[in-house]
Amino acid sequence: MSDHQHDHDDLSQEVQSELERLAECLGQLHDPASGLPLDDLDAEIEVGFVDDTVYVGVTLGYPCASQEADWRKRAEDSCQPLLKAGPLKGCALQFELFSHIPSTPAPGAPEPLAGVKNIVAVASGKGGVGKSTTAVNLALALAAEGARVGLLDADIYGPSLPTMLGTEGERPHVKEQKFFVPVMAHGIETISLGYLMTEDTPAVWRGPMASGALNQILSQTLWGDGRDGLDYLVVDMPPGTGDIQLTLAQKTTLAGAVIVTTPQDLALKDAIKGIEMFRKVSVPVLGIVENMALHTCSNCGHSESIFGAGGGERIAAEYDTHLLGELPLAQKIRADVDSGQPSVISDPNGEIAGFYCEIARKTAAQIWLNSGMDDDMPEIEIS
Ligand SMILES: Nc1ncnc2c1ncn2[C@@H]1O[C@H](COP(=O)(O)OP(=O)(O)OP(=O)(O)O)[C@@H](O)[C@H]1O
Repeated sequence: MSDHQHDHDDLSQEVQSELERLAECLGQLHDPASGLPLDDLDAEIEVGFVDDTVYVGVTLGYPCASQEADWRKRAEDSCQPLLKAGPLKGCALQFELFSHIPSTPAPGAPEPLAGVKNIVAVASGKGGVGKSTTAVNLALALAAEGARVGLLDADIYGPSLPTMLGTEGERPHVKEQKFFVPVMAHGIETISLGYLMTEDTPAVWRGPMASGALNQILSQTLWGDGRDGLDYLVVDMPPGTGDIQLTLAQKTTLAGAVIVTTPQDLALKDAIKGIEMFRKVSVPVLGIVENMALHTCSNCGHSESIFGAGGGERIAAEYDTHLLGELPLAQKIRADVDSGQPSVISDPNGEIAGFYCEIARKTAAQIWLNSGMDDDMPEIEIS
């Protein structure tokens, strides 16, 4: 072996071990959506080196398109000392963020819906707390972060999605005389009983009979048709914790539930009932969204907790779940859904859209964490 070749081998080994140190630094980066370092997550860190450029790819298990610049900055900061001295001195860094969204494993559970990786229920213990508004914006925020998303309006008492999405009067196409093809709205696939009801639909249809229609919709909708399926199907549940809700939670293989509440005492007590209902049927509670938490005066900008503060956080801690986010009581949130242009669409870079996107990332990160729990299980081979 010539001296020159020997030097070269030494250098590449040095580079190799420096790249390993760099990967270790990256592993300590904090993932804001789960609150954990990458090392504690099922994240993938890839490091490559070509022509004095270090290539770094980080793959997370939830959609996070809006966060790429933030991750790049933090990755650069953490790698900087290794690019300033030593064998990688002067090298450039190229960073890319990817997401690979896993399906919820459901051992022993009924068959998940065809074409759907994860089903997320948005529920509330009582009516009128903003469950539908949250479900619509959450679905759109997941899509804005890069996921393929569907939204099912299961609120049989008052399907409000067509109004909130601006799809009133639309009818889903029927394929092969059997399957409903979802109605597209702002880039997501949607199905609502509202699409099947007319002004003449009798009131009785909206109660027990609607629940039969819902079962049919659940089993006969072609989600993700013609593409690669859906990453998430968000289900706007009927309000309350009665039999219909329980059956729905048991019938569908849920990745988890998001509980929407307001800070009023009564709503919080109802939120606890919601948490307990899902736990009873072994559905993970992904967290709580506290809606109408703060009121910001449109004149002076002063913020006040008119319904009391900190309730969502208290319940989250007490019931060992997460506070996914708090939303202000804002006239804009109401006006946007009333006009069929939810805030995530009407003002995608605004503060309110930012709140919903953060809630979406945290919700999806919890689903990812839960799916990783299966890693500890022994692999069972059935032959
Ligand atoms: N953060 C908010 N700020 C202001 N208005 C809101 C907010 N969230 C929801 N609203 C408004 O409150 C009303 C009730 O909201 P929504 O229909 O989403 O509640 P819900 O819990 O789904 O009700 P239901 O039980 O009737 O299905 C709507 O008019 C909506 O626009």
